[in-house]
Parts: sequence; C-alpha cells; structure tokens
Amino acid sequence: MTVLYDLFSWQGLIFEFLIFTFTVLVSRRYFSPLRDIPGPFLASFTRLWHVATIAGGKQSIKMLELHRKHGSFVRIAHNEVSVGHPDGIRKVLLAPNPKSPWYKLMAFPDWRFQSPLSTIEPKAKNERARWLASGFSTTNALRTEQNMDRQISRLKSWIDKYAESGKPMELDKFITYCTFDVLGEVMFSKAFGFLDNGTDIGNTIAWSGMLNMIVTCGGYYRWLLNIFLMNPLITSLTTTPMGYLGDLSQGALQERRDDPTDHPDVVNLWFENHRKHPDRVSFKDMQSANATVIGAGSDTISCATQSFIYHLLRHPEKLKKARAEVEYYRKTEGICYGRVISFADAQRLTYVNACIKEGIRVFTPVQWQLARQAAKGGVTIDGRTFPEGTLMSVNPHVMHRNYEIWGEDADEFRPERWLEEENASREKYFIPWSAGFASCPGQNIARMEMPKLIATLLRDYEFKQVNEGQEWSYEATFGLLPYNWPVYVRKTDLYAT
Ligand code: HEM
Repeated sequence: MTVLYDLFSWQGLIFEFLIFTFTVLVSRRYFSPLRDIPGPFLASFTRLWHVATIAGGKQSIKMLELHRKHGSFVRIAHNEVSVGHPDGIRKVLLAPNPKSPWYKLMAFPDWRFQSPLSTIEPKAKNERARWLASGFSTTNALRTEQNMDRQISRLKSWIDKYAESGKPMELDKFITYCTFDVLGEVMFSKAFGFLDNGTDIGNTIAWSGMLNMIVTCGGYYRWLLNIFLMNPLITSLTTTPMGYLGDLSQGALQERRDDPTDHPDVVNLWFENHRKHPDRVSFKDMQSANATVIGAGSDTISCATQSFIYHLLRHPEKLKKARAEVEYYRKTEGICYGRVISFADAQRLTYVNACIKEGIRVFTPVQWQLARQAAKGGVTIDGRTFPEGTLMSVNPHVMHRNYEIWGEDADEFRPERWLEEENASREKYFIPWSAGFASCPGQNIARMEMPKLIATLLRDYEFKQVNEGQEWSYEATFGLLPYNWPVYVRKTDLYAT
C-alpha cells in the first residue's frame, strides 16, 4: 500500500516521468535504426534541434553544411534522416513513399479543409488532386496570359515612377506584390490590390511570412496548432489565419459560385468539374486547394525573379549577354516587343532561360526538407537500408549544391552550364518543384510567368544596388523571400511602352 501511495504522490509522478523520459531518450539515441547516422548530437534525441534551426531561419544553410561535413546521410531528428545522395531523388521522392505526417497540418484554414497537400498517402493524394489538376495544365495556363500581363504592366508603372524620381526602390517588395497580384488574376481573375496600393495591405505579406514560420515549425506539433490556431472555432471567430489573403481569395471563390460566367482562370475549370461531378470535387475541396495555392504560388516566383536580377547584378558580363540576346531577337526576328513580353517570345530566349534556371538552382525558392516515410520493404540508398516508416527527407537546396552532381563550381552562378551537352544527364537532379506524386502542381504556371516577367524587366530596366555588392537577407522556412537589397533604377534603351 505504501509503495502504491508513493507511486501516485507528486514526487512519485515526477520520478516516473524522469525515468520514462530518460528511457525514451536513451532508446532514441542508442537503439534506433538511425543510431549510427551522423548529425548534431541533440538531433539524435529530439525534434527540437531541427525546429530551433528552422526558427533561426537558416535551416537550409545548416543542412548543406552538415551534408558537406558528414556526406550523404545526416540525422536531423531522432526519427528523420536527411538524404543528400543523388539517388535520394529517385528512391525517396519519385518512389511512392507516403509523405511525412508533418503535411497533415497543411489543411487551411483548419482540419476540416483537407487538400492534396495535407493528404499523405500517394493514392489518396492523387485521387484528391485529380479533379483540380486540369486548372493548372499548360493549356489553361496559356489562357491566363492576359491576366498576367495586366499586373506585370502595373509593376512597370511603379518601376517607372522610381526611375523618374531617382529614389531607391525596394524592388523585392514590388516584385512580391506583383507575383501575389498575378496569382490572384491567374486563380480567379482578381488581383489582391497590392500593386494598386503600392503597399503590403494590412501587413498581409509580412504576416504570411510569419504564418509560414509558425506552420512550418508547428507541423511537428500539430495538436498545439490545432488547439490554438487552426481549428473551426478560430475560423468562425476570426476570419482565417491567412487574414486578408485568405478572405479575398475565399471571397472570390464564393463570388464565382454565385456567378458561373466563363473566365480565363484556374477556378473556372475547377467549377466546371464541380458542376459536372459535385461528388468528386466539392466546394470545400476547392476552398482548401485555393488556400494552399495562395500560400505556395507567389513567394516562390518572387524569389526566382529576384534571384535572377540579384545574381546578374553580380555578373555584369552575363547581364550584358542576356540583354544582348533580347536585342538580337528584336532585330532579327522582330519579337520581344510590346509592353510585356509574351510567353511565346520569352521562351525563345535560350540564354535568359538558362539564367532563370541557374538563379533557381543556386538560390532555390523552396529550401525545405521534403520528407517522406519509407514505404513497405524500406528504402535502400548507396547500400544502406532504412526500414519501413523511417522519415527520409531531401532538401532541393542541398541537391542543387551537390558537388558530385554539379561539379566543383556548384556554388557558382554559371548559367552556361545549362547549355553544355553533359547537362542533359543532370536535368533529373534539378528539383525546384520537388519530384514524384507530391511535386508542385503550379509549375506550368510558374514556367510561363517567370520568363515573361523576367525578360520584360531585363529588357526595360537597368538596376543598381544602393549598397553595391551588399548581400541580401533572407529567412528560409518552407519557402523563402529575400529582402534588404534596395536598388536604383533607370530605363534601358530597349524600354517598350
Ligand atoms: C518558382 C515557382 C515555384 C516553385 C519553385 C514551387 C515549388 C514547390 C514545391 C517544392 C512544392 C512542394 C512539393 C512537396 O511537398 O514535395 C510545391 C507545392 C505546391 N505548389 Fe509550387 N512552386 C512554385 C510555384 C507555384 C505556383 C505558381 C503555384 C500555383 C499557381 C504553386 C502551387 C503549389 C501547390 C498547390 C502545392 C502543394 C502541392 C500538393 O498538392 O501537394 N506553386 N511547390
């Protein structure tokens, strides 16, 4: 009786808790199948090391550092190994390994709104995405071109103003306003209005960056976020955790539900499918997919656009070559005219497109651990087998800087590499969109928007950093947005009105 009493006393409970914690930590460290995988000591006991690194905003730099130190495998949590081996792409991402449970939190605004992103089993994910996919097809992306042009043209009006005033411009912000407004146009033919106002309305984009950080770290502690942020009560009390972006995009969807007029945009096709097969794609499916897209489809393009300009500013000879290419096509083929360069023209610019790809490779817009769970039978890479259920992640930034794949100059911005013959064999290691069943559905839209936007900026403007040579700042969570590199701007001789 005395022993029982002692066990349930508060001292007893503390003692039991300590014994339990000690046993868990020791078994994670010394009895896990990952016990011999190198990595930070703390990471072998707990997820906290990884979460603290994400919160520090430089997790992708840290991951690259660790892979360069330890090689192909790094243990980044008690139950997760980061894979830097080139075969990781085929064996982890392209194989039908379920996504990590981290993705389950990616239901916005709360758990009632499951999306393809939050669905982790390959078959179920494909099924959920199937009726939404046509909205992102190349054919449909092409229909949205005029919508894109409207906003790129507005961006130009702002840059013109700065060119005239000679004042420094926070180009990073305006590019992001533009990519958000383009996304609104592409999705539901309605811009968010950032370019109309020339400001981050209600600090929405800043909040979206913060939300990105909260959700990225919170994915490992789903219950916590489900209690405090992403639950039906909060959704009904406030508007949505996504604030203005969420309200406007969900409002646009609702408007379209009431007004079935044909529009050249993504939700138009979703509604077509919904009306034909309400059992296959519900209104709620569209709401959740819409929310995911708003989170995924603008910072990424802004990042790629900024990377192009930023890196070419550091390589004036390549900048000259890229602009000369536009000039050449204008003279010889009479293309690349008009206020905004058309996609058909922009895609013909071989060197410019090589620069875009290289900007994405050296500074990948999603520098996140894309994590999967080893499927039945486990996953074998480089002779090492990881048992079923092991979390295995691939970071595109780590892959894109791998010396074994890209050579000793992997860290350098060298667009010419994309034009070399041996590069064809490297294409399969270029994974900005991830790879396999969970890869980015918006890549057709991005592949169309980026060349247009970038070629137009290249043709029309000369940028110069206010503090020449100063490095930009950024925080990497799931995605990343550079900042703090203001520029002076002036129009080039090729400028088109
Ligand atoms: C440079 C531009 C872009 C890059 C680099 C990029 C990259 C990515 C990556 C790496 C993922 C994660 C895949 C994974 O978890 O394994 C993703 C997911 C996603 N992206 Fe993109 N993306 C871009 C643009 C876009 C655009 C323009 C849209 C929409 C119009 C979009 C919509 C999405 C959606 C909805 C998801 C969630 C995928 C799912 O259904 O599971 N993205 N993207």
